[in-house]
Order: sequence, then C-alpha cells, then structure tokens
Amino acid sequence: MEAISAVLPGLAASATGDPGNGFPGGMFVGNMMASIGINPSVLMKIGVTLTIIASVFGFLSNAWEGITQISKFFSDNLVSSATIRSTDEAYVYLMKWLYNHKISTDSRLFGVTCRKNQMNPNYRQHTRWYGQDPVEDTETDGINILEDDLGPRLKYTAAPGFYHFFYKRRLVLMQRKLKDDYYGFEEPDVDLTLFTFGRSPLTLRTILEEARLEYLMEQRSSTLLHTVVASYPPTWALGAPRPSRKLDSVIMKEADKEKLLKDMQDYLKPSAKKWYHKHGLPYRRGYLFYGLPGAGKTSLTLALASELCLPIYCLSLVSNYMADDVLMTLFATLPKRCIILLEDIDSAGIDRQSMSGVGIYTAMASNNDEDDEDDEAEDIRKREEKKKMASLKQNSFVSLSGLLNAIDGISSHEGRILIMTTNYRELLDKALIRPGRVDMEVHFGNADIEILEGLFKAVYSDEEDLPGFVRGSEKMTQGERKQKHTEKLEKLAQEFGARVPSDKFTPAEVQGYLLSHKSDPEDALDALDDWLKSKLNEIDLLEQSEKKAKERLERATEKKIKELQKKKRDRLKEERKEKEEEEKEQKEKEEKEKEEKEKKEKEEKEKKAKGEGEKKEDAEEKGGEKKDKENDEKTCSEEKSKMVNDISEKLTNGVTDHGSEAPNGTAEVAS
Ligand SMILES: Nc1ncnc2c1ncn2[C@@H]1O[C@H](COP(=O)(O)OP(=O)(O)OP(=O)(O)O)[C@@H](O)[C@H]1O
Repeated sequence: MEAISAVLPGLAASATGDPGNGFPGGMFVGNMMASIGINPSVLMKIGVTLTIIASVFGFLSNAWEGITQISKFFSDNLVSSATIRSTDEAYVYLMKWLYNHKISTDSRLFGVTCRKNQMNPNYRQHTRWYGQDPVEDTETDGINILEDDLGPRLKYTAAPGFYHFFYKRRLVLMQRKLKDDYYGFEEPDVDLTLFTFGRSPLTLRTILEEARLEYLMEQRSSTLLHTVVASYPPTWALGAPRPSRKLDSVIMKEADKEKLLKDMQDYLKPSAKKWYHKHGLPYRRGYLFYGLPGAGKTSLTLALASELCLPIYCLSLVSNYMADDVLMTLFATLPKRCIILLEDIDSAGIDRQSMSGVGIYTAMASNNDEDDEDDEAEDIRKREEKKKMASLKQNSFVSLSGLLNAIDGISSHEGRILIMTTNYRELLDKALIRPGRVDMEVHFGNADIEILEGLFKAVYSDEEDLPGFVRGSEKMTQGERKQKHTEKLEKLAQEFGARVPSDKFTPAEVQGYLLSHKSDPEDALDALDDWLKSKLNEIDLLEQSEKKAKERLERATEKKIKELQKKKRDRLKEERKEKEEEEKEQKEKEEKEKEEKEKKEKEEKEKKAKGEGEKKEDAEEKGGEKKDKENDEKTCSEEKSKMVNDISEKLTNGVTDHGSEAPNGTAEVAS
C-alpha cells in the first residue's frame, strides 16, 4: 500500500480516509466514488492485480518468443526432418513400414478402422477423412487377414498427432498433420514429418529407403494395381496389391503365350528404347486382347504384370468424370514402366463417328432411318447389329480423338505397355487398333481340347490338395507320389478333354465347374455327364432364343430392306415418269418451235417471193416503159429522120406547100 501511496498519493489518501494528503483532485475523485458507492481501495486492488497479470503475460510472451527462436535455431541446426505428403507413393511405403514395425499401434493416439478392401476409392476417401492410411490388409483375392467368422476385426493405426519411436536406438519423432488448406469438399491431405536429432539426415534416409525396399520387395509377390480416384481432379491411387498370378495359371495356346511374353520382354530390354529412337519410332507398345467374356483377357494381363514385375494402371472410359482432358492428364502422369489397362474398350461406345465424344451407339439408336436411303443390304445389316448392341452400351464423354491423343499424342509417356481388352473387336474404330497403336492382337475364344485339358490339370495340379488321389501314396516317397499324381492327372485330363465338346464353353465356365469339384477330380468326371447335359440344354435354349432373335432381326431387316428398296423403286419410277413427261414436253415444245419456225420461214419465203415478184413486175414495168420510151424515141427519131428526109427531099425537089414555108415547116418539126 505504501508503494501505491507513493505512486498515487491522492487516491491512496482517499482510500485511507485521508482526503487532504492526495494529489490535487484526488480527494474530489475519492469523494465522488464514495458518493456512488464504490470503494476506492477495492478498485485499487483490482487495478494492481490486472497490472501484475499483464506484466506476467508480457513476460511469458517474450519468453515464448524466445523459446520459439530457440526451437527454430534448434530445428534449423540440430534436427533433421523429412516430410512426405499422403498423395505421394512414398507415404504408402512409410505407413506400411510403420505398420509392419508396429510403431503406430503402440501409440496412445490411434484411429480405428474395420476396413476390408481399400480398393474401393470411396472407402479410401472415407478412411483418409479420419486420418487413416492405405495400409494393405488383404491377403489373397480380397480375403481380409484380420477377419474372423463374424466379419472384419478392428485395426488400429496412427491418427494425426505427435509420436516418437526408436530406430536403431535413435529417437525419431513423427508428426502426422492434416493439411490446413482443406476445405471440406475434397479429400484431406496428410503431411507426415519425421525428425531426428543431429544434423545428419542419414537415419531418416535409411528409414525411408528401408521402407521403400520392404514395400517393393513385398510387392514382388503381388501385383500393384492402380485405379482412378474420382477426386478433383481425378488421379491415380494405389489399390490393395493383388496376389501375383502365375503365367502358367492362364491356360491358352502355349505358342501364343510365349510369343506374347517374348514380345513384351524384348520391348522392355534396356537396349530396346535406343533401337526405337534410332529408327525414329516412339517407344511404345500396344496390345489388343479380344474375344469372349470369361476367356482370360484380364487374367492374362495380371499374369503378365506379375511375370514382368510391372504395376498395372487400370482405366475405365465409362465413368461420369472421365473426359478427354482427364484422360490426357492420367496418361501423362503414368510412370515410365507400367502396364496401362483399358478394359472393355468397346463399352465406351467410341467410334469414328463419335468424334464429339458422345456414344456412337446412342447416336445410332436415335438415328432416323427415314433419311437413310442406302439400300446396301450389308450396310443395313451392320447398322441393325450395331443398334442392337447400342442397348448394351453406355455413354462416354471421351472422344475417339481424345483417346488417340492420350494413347500416342505428344504428351503421352514412352516406355509403357498398353493393353486394351474388348469383347467386340468388330465394333472398334480402325484408327484405334491400327498398327503402331496395337502391335499385337490376341484372340480369346471358347475352350478347345488343349485348353480343356490344361484347365483340368491346373485345378488339380497340387497333390497336397488331394490327399487320397493317388492310392497307396502313404508308402511312397514324395517324388514317387508326385510322379504318380502327374501320370494319373494326365490321364484324367485327357478323358475330360475328350468328353467335353470342344469350342462350346468358355474357360471361365469350365473352371467354374471344376472348382465345384475341386477336392476330387474323379468326382468331376463322374458328374460330368449331368453337367454337360444341363449345360448343353442351356446352350441349346440360349442358341434357340438367339436364333429366334436373329431371325426376328433378319426379318425386320429384310422388311426394312424391302421397304427401302420399294421406296427407291417408287422413287426411280417417279423420277422416270417425271423425266418422260419432261422429255415429252420438251419434244412438244421443240416440235412447236419447229413448226413455228417453219411457218415463219415459209412466211418469210412467201414474203420474199412476193417481194421479188413485185420487183420483177416493177422491173418489167420499168423495162416496158423503157422499151416504150425507146420505141417512142425510136419512132420519134424515125419519124424525125423521115420528116428530115421528107423535108430534104422536098427541098431537093423544090416543092413547097402554100401554107407552109420551109423555115416555119422546119421550125414546126423541130418543136
Ligand atoms: N484361359 C484361362 N485360363 C485360366 N483361367 C481362366 C481363363 N479364362 C478365364 N479364366 C478364369 O475365368 C475367370 C474370368 O476370367 P477373366 O476375367 O480373365 O476373363 P475376361 O476375358 O477378362 O472376361 P471379361 O471380358 O468379362 O472381362 C477368372 O476367374 C479366370 O481365372
């Protein structure tokens, strides 16, 4: 209080009830406060407390700044760190490493998931929302290793926060942080940062390299499958690794398989790239797998990817987010060596005519045939067939030119293997499958005898799955057992191949049947007749209904052809009639014109003739006059000369008339 009194003597004096000793006006303020019921000493205490608090805060904030500076100095100079973003594949390596080393599960902070299959992009998004990681938890064919009889078990993984663990006796700190610039309508990114003490990044590098190697080595026994996540923009996302599929497990003509594998191996040789470039060729290779559904196109792709240790990037053109620019970006972000799989390429409905990107089939289905006057029966048949297909197809926002650009445009990556699959090769545009885009085609059909036997042997190849198959095997060595197993299996496979009609069933159908007897090959042969009977019956019914549908289609097509032909005939008839009428009119017109001309000519002739006659008459008249005149003149001159003669005679003879004297008489004649 003394200290306060020293600072504010007036107020202090008033607080102590000594109004006379304060600062000027202090007593007045004290009295005022007292008059409105405020105790100045209480106010004083509050003021003092606030001052102390403010001083403490000021001190602390300075101290915090100091700590921040120290920690910055510390982290800049004494700590190494590595940050990995969840969009990077390295993030998956690290999370897998953490999971394998049980680091995240020991933590106090954990997230919970009962994820079964992270292949589903929506699921990935969902789990990431809660800070979960794409840690693989599937074993074979999507069977969850953490599943019990009731369903998937819970699994614990690290949630966002700070963790620590020891790696080779060194303390490593780990921070998992959701990115700040997350607006809620997109998938949140996670930054994962590792710290170690000391300036050397060696420990962190070792961890990351170990994680990468561990992951990739593990993946050697599986196939990495990337699919497109419908994020904005759509990007590639690594799905749950698929167990490797052995090439032997795909049953097809051995020669075809070997040829294909060799072609791919040659292409992937390091020297191949140079060769392509030396010859001015883009370093790309494309394959078309076409044929019946369930004949092994996808299986072969998976097996080839396992054999060649290549990741698969699987793309469907039929999705509402897929468009030309998206496709281009996805192709441009492919790694250097991979298989890009375009499945069911026909289902996108891409055709030359759909350059706009709208499905050709829909366009064709709505096409008005009234306008189409092409009476080529074959063309119509093809169109009808395509129209029938249209009902099965979906629209695609990808245009043919967009697809072609993505496949081999300038921005398209070199070094990749493109595999396109289709069930309807005949519906594909020729530009899409021309050499250079598709370098090799492989046909997949129904199972022939070779495939039937192969499928049988493949299903029952492992003698451990069939304990009682070789009789008396208990007394045999493993080698003997194996040999007996192979011999017996070979025989049964031949019998199976001989009994099942060739080219009637797809490999998938045959495999399906064999799997329903997977523990007993002999049983499979015993029940074969029944299966064949029901299956052939099914096929018969199907064929019949297909035949009927085909006949209906043919009848409709014939009808349409006839209608169009009749239409054309009628039109031709009409045209001919019109032409004839035109010709007739023309003829009449010409005749009329001719007549008129003739008439005119005649008239002219007549006129001319008439004119000439008149002229002649005139001339004649003129000639007569002239003659008359000449005659007159002649007569006159004759008379004149006669008179002259008479007069000269008279003069000569001296005979004169009384009444007329010679000069007068001469004068008269002359007049
Ligand atoms: N040639 C084959 N060898 C071994 N298994 C096969 C063969 N063909 C089909 N299968 C089996 O049949 C199933 C379907 O095969 P797959 O998916 O490879 O056929 P697909 O031709 O790609 O069919 P779709 O055209 O419908 O995609 C798989 O389980 C596969 O193991």
